[in-house]
Amino acid sequence: MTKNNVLANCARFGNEAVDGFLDKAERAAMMASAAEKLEELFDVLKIDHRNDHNTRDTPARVAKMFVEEILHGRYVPPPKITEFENAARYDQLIVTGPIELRSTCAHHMMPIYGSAYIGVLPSVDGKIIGLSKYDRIVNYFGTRLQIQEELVKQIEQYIVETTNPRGLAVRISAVHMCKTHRGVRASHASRMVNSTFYGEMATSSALKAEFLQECAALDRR
Ligand SMILES: Nc1nc2c(ncn2[C@@H]2O[C@H](COP(=O)(O)OP(=O)(O)OP(=O)(O)O)[C@@H](O)[C@H]2O)c(=O)[nH]1
Repeated sequence: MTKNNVLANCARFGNEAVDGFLDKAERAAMMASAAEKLEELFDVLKIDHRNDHNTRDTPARVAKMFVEEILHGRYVPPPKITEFENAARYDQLIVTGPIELRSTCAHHMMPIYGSAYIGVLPSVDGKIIGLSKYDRIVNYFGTRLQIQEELVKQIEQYIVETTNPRGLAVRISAVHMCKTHRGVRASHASRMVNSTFYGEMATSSALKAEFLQECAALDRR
C-alpha cells in the first residue's frame, strides 16, 4: 500500500482501529511519513535536530513510538482469545486486577496511568477465557488516544462480543498527566475512577456491590 493509501485507510475516530489494519510494511511507511512531519514540527519549534546531539534522531524515534507503541492498538488486530469449556458450569463472579493501565489522553497526548479491574459473570453453557487475555485486552485498547469514559466501554464491548458473558464490569482508576503535569497542575494523587456494567452486572445491585468490594480488596494488596 502506498503512503497516500495508508492515510486514506484511517478510521474517522482517533480511538478506533483503522479499516483492515496495517501490516509491517504499511506501518514502516507511516513511520517514515510521520518522521518527516516531526522534523518539520521541530523546525517550527526551533529545535535544531540536525546539529543537536541529543535530538538528532528524535523525530524518527518519536514516529516509531507513536506507530508501534502509543497508537499501536489502532493499527493491529485485537489479541487472540483462548477459550476453554466451562466444564464445571461455573456461574459465580470472577474478578481480576489490578491490571496495569498505560494509555494516552486524546486532548493533550499526555500519559494516562493506573489500574483496571474486570469482573465477569460467565455463562454456564458458554466459554471461559484465559486470565492473561484480560490484561492483553486492556493493553490493546490503552494503546490509542483515549478518554477514560470510552476506554471502559471499548474494553467492555470487546469482551462481550467475544465471550458473551451473563454479566461484565470494567473499572478503571487512573492519573491523567494532562492534569498533573500542566494546566491546573493537580496533585499526583488525583485520579479519575469510572466503571461500566453490562447484563446481570448492570441490573443486580448485590453483584455490583460484590464487584466493587473485590476491587477495593485487590487495591489494598
Ligand atoms: N471527561 C474527561 N475529561 C478528560 C479526560 N482526559 C482529559 N480530560 C479533560 O479534557 C479537557 C480538555 O479540554 P480543554 O479545556 O480544551 O483543554 P485546556 O484548555 O488545555 O484545559 P486545561 O487542561 O484545563 O488547561 C480538560 O479539562 C482535561 O482535563 C478524560 O478521560 N475524561
